[in-house]
Amino acid sequence: MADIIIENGTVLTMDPANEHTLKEGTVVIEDGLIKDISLSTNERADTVIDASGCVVMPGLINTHTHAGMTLLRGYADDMALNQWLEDNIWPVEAQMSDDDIYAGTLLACVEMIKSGTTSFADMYIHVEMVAKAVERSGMRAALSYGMIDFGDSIRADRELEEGKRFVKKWNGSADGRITTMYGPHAPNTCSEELLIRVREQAEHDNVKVHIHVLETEDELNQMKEQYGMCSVNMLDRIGFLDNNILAAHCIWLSGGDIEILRERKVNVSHNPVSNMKLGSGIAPVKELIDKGINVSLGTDGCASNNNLDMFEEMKTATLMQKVSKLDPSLVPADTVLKMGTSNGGRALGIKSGILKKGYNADVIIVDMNKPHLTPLYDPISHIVYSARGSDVRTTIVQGQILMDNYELKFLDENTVMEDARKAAADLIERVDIKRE
Ligand SMILES: C[C@H]1O[C@@H](n2cnc3c(O)ncnc32)[C@H](O)[C@@H]1O
Ligand SMILES: [Zn+2]
Repeated sequence: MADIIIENGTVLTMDPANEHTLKEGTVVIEDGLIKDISLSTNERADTVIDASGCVVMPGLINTHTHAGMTLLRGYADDMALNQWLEDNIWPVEAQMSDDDIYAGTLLACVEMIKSGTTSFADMYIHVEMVAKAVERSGMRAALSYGMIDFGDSIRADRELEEGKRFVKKWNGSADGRITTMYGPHAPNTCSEELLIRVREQAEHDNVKVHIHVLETEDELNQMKEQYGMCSVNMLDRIGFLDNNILAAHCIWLSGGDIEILRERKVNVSHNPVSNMKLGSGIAPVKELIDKGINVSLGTDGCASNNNLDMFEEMKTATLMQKVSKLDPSLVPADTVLKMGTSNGGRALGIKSGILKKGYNADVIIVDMNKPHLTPLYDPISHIVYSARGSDVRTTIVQGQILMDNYELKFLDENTVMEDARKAAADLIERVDIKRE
């Protein structure tokens, strides 16, 4: 007896080895995994979901965010990264408590579950509380503690210890839903020594590394001044780059940098909305994809986006490339859908993002019976160009239904919102008192 059967839906498997679209397909789920994908089944299950008129697809995978930053949604807009971080975000983060991070991360999980994201890669502070919130939410996540030393060796020791403690305690926890990574913040906020130690430690612990790379022209200039070379060259010189690296943003890349990322098989997380909002620039996504580099998608945090809707991210990713080169054929819908699903699974080293026997049962059901999704010629076109996160009807992670027919099963959305509102108000009051 299976746990869940989803029947009568249009199934987008995203499996490169198989047909991408199965009309009126059936997905069988057992013990947290996909047991079968077919046109019909003789299996019986405890729960049978009729997905008529819906698209059944892998849950979306957000490969770069800072979930706790939901508390800072709308707090500081319309400025560039450095001013945004240094004058606005970091002073508030310095006042954040464990409870704030828990409330903010839980709010992020509610937002993600409701908009069809089943896994995310996070880099943040008070990271134990991030893990506790993820554990409670039922989501899957690759979590890292964001380390910064600004060249201070005592601070570097402390930061690395914190990162190590977190990896040791949480890797593989929550029935395997939580994996961990090391999270050195960026090449211009971490010393070369810290980056080298992180790389060695990550290899020792067999975990991946999540880092911001060449997000701004300021970073490029700073690195050239400090090291006489750009971030990618510096990271390559110290032997940092390989296929266990998840590099977020990667906007200010030269042709040579792209070649290095290809050679080293680095995974790139593209964050188009945040990149536009902070005025950081346009990443060379077409060039990266043409080189065969694994490019996935991330929202970045809620203070630079200002939401966690991966449907919006997919649409923005393709539109941004088209307009930047005045070529509408660039990064077509099926490519961007892979970026939001299977490429994300590959980047995080998890068997998610594809509906295939033996893969994690991380599945979403998107309701196509909506005016803005009518008529329906091509489900992939609608998922990328017309659908929104709010069209997701059902979200399943590791075979557990987290949202059924638009209703969250394990979290009370109103309580989560109220807790977040209160945490945000108290936090900003503390910040204001400190500033006076
Ligand atoms: C983990 C730290 O990273 C900070 N952060 C959030 N968004 C960005 C971004 O786009 N670039 C660089 N750093 C970012 C976050 O506030 C934490 O301090
Ligand atoms: Zn970021």
